[in-house]
Amino acid sequence: MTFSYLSTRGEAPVLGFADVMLAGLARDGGLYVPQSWPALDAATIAGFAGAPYQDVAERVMLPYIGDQFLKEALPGLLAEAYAGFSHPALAPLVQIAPNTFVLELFHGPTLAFKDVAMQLLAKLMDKALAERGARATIVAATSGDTGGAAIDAFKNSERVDVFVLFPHGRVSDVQRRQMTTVDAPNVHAVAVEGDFDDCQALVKAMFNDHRFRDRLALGAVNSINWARILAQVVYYFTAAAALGAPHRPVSFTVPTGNFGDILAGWVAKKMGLPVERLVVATNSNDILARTLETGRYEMRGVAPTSSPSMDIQISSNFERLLFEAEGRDTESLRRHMASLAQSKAFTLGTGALTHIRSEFDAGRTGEAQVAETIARVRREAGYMLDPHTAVAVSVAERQAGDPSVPMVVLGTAHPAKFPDAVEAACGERPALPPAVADRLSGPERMDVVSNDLGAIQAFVSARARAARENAA
Ligand SMILES: Cc1ncc(COP(=O)(O)O)c(C=O)c1O
Ligand SMILES: N[C@@H](CCOP(=O)(O)O)C(=O)O
Repeated sequence: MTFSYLSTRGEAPVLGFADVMLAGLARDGGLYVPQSWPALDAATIAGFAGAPYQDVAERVMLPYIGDQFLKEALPGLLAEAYAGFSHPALAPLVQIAPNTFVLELFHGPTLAFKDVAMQLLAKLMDKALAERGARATIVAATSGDTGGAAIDAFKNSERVDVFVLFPHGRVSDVQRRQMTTVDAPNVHAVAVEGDFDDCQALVKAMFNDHRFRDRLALGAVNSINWARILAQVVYYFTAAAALGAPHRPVSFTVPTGNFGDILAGWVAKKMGLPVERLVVATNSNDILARTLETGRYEMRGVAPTSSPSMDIQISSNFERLLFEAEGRDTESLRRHMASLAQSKAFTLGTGALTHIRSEFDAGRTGEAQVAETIARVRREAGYMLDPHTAVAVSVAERQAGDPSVPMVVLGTAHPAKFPDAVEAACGERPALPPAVADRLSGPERMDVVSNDLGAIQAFVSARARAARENAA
């Protein structure tokens, strides 16, 4: 192991990449972060323009991977992971207004940006488990997109059982069917009587029950897993290089919920990418926008919106940013997290807030603005936005910045995942690509479980035991 990772809470073992990937959440409840931020020089970044996506991914990811067997396997795993994407560029840029671009991240099998990291993570995890002769039980929380992406990516894995917890009745029909129509014995869609934050809290509680965690060899595929973030750093480089980086700075606006995708942009900047501005775009569930305004991270309840995947309060990855903004002070981080658990809020120190404000801007968009943006962009640019991307386009339009700097909005989902909201906004119903529609036509299979840790643990234990007995 030549490159190591430490927990934001400072009380878990320091690990290498493969162990961090298999651990998911650190044993002290924190998130793993790299020991340092490897830099790429200007010539390397310039060379990314027009290069195959897989080559850029290899160059960006390798410095973070100390395990020799994974270093050697990476090029082959990248080729396998991205073979099924429907666009040759994988993550193409489309111009929708002067100097404004959508980075389309939805050309994978489940039509959301999650596929980009998840397809690769499945290959990396299977490789690391095979190397150890081990199996894992993945528990994941989803507000709609991570679940389908995880189920698709792991459905053929012989070493992994996947349990996806989603908020019952709060995901779109397409999102639900992507989780419930996959006929594979190792994947389990679990509808929880609660919201996404409940699902995420249940996942973290399962990890923090060390006996349960060890007995089932729990693994994570949410963005608490560092490997997810790392794989998402790559497309910031491909997009910026295509627009002239490193000789020209580029800004990004990111539809944000769990803070994973935008954190990946911040990592790219730490690695030397000339990122002018990173803009956090939220829907009316605006805890992050409020935090940047007031310095207080305060939970207030979640309202369902037309961008359900962003209906989130506890943005897991904000902890990684806070760790850096507070000078890697693990004690202070633990105090903030204890305050969040006890009183649903914490207040940032002045230094940390100033630091975060110097790196990020933020804005929120209401439902009417989302619909107006979808309709107007369709009319004026002939381009159909999904509601999540529309949140970000609307926020980007209101940013005052240097107009000569290109603004890239991350296009995180295909509009056909949210046909009702898109049709209501612009009068046209987006169609699913036929291959995707075919996959969703089978019978649905899911279990409804109450929002109760004991009930969920009993369910996961029983199903995982049965799967292991079958596999033996
Ligand atoms: C379509 C879509 N857009 C945006 C987001 C927000 O991304 P993040 O949670 O990484 O902030 C999500 C969920 O993660 C999503 O599914
Ligand atoms: N919006 C996400 C929520 C989970 O985010 P993750 O990036 O931490 O997996 C979803 O669609 O499930």
